[in-house]
Amino acid sequence: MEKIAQKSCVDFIEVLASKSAVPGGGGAAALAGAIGMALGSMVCNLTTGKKKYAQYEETIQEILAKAAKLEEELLSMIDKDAEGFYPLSKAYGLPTSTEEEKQYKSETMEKCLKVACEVPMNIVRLCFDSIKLHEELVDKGSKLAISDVGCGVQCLRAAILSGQLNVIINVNSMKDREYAGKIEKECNQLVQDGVKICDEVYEKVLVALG
Ligand SMILES: Nc1nc2c(c(=O)[nH]1)N[C@@H](CN(C=O)c1ccc(C(=O)N[C@@H](CCC(=O)O)C(=O)O)cc1)CN2
Repeated sequence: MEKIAQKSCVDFIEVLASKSAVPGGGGAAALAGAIGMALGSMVCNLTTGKKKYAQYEETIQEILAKAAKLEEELLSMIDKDAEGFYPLSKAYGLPTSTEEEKQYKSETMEKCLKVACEVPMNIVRLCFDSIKLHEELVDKGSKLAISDVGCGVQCLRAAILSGQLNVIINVNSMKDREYAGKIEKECNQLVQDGVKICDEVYEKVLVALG
């Protein structure tokens, strides 16, 4: 079967807009994150080989190598999220007319909620790592492309917050509150720190643009 990530932009938007539950917000978060990191890579490529930035060449190459992995992983999250969320999307529609049906739905939902949380949690982690690379890039990347560093962090800001929303909606329905609490704690910390860095990088970009 064709991977969602292999679709053209036009086809992806069409399926995202359709009534199909997947791809959903999780897939959109993964794509936004990959776009954000790709903008960071573009800045690295525009900096590479430039005399003015020779002192940062080694660092830029390191950022570029890490960025390539993050882009690949974020793109892979589009299809992984569809696989992880599809069973939950169907579980929402299970009948609840009898006590047996209620019990079955509740147990199925609990299992599906845990699976559906894994990918958005990974999206949040990957976005955080991508944001950290932009933090370095804003000072060391080509000033000609500084606006792209800003565009990159804004895409990643949207992606990390969207990943968090998908974690929150799933953990809110979990019965296992200890499990839910652990995930929420890690997620909220990464988002708080990540968004702070995004805003600082964005401010630096605005100052540089004058
Ligand atoms: N890992 C992810 N988790 C969640 C995502 C996501 O994209 N990735 N999206 C949300 C959205 N959501 C509930 O909050 C949700 C969206 C769509 C459906 C749905 O269409 N389900 C069924 C029909 C259910 C019914 O008959 O009542 C369908 O696929 O046809 C359900 C939930 C949640 N978490």
